[in-house]
Amino acid sequence: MAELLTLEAYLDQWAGDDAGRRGVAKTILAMCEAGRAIAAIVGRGALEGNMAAAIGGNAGGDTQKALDLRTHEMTLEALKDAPVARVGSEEADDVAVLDADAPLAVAMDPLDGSSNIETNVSIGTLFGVLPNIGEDTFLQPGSAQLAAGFIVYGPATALVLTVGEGTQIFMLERGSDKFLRTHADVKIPEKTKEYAINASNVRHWDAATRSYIDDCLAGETGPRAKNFNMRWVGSLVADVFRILIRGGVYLYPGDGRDGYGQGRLRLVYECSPIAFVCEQAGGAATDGRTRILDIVPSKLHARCPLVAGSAEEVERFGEYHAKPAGKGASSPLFAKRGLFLA
Ligand SMILES: O=P(O)(O)OC[C@H]1O[C@](O)(COP(=O)(O)O)[C@@H](O)[C@@H]1O
Ligand SMILES: [Mg+2]
Ligand SMILES: [Mg+2]
Repeated sequence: MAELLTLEAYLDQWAGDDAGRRGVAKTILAMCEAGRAIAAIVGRGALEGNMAAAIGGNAGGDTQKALDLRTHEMTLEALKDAPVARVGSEEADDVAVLDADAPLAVAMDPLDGSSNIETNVSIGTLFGVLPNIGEDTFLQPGSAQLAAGFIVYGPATALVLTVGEGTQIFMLERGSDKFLRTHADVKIPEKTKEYAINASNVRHWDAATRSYIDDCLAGETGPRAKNFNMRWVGSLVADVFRILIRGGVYLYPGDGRDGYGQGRLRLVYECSPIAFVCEQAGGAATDGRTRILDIVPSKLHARCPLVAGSAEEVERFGEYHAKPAGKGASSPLFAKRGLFLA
């Protein structure tokens, strides 16, 4: 195999002599330094003790597990060596101020997929790098992100990264502990026959979501005229990694459960980094009505519905919302006949 580009070399080429870019590069490298250490811990599984032990609750009302807090502390510590003023984390109610005059800020979900910790299923770390504009830093829309990405701790530890010039994938090489680029300028296939949604929530979905999924389920004799497959890992990072490689669409819509009107995911440190990565890979991301990167967060921990992945499918989901009574692209025949609506 030809020699693969290291993460350091990729960032060096991108940043050149530009001081602003060098700061962003340093921040990404700090996140990856933490990622390497987290990968080592995750790779030991239960040998590390009970990483899934419940130890409290976070601002979003989720149970906080031991690994949630440990990864929060590890990433925060690593970022102290970067030009980062503020860190907004899923695992801290308030923004952490490191050096108020530094030019950058990091929004992060230090441990994504917490419900999978003890099950030996892929989990990860998400981050977005923003300009530091003071107290309103995390109220900037995702389009203000200078870089974003995520690390997946799976069979391989993988880094997905965008600095606004395409989306790159690096794998952590065991032994050398280097991130090496394996996928340059990855492109999400525009069309797909695969979707990812937690279908146990079907009774809580709105008409548009039901209608969209019904039409997928109807298969080749339905309005979509093709048979769909379904995959749901339950870790956003792992589901989106699959989508980057072979296409598909990830959906976490708002639903009727208490506290789920805006879905489950957080806009600033989950939806926005995913949206930046997907768009840079030729895909798209919406809340059903608005492009994710255009949404102005109301607060650091605001939730937001997310539909992301193959561009054509994301657009189609939006059409179901735009049409009256959520009938979307279904013919009247199929809209009435959905499997879930029996
Ligand atoms: O358990 P559910 O409702 O299917 O939700 C799963 C989703 O929630 C998340 O775990 C939320 O992220 P956290 O684990 O960081 O809270 C996503 O990774 C995942 O896609
Ligand atoms: Mg998460
Ligand atoms: Mg998390």
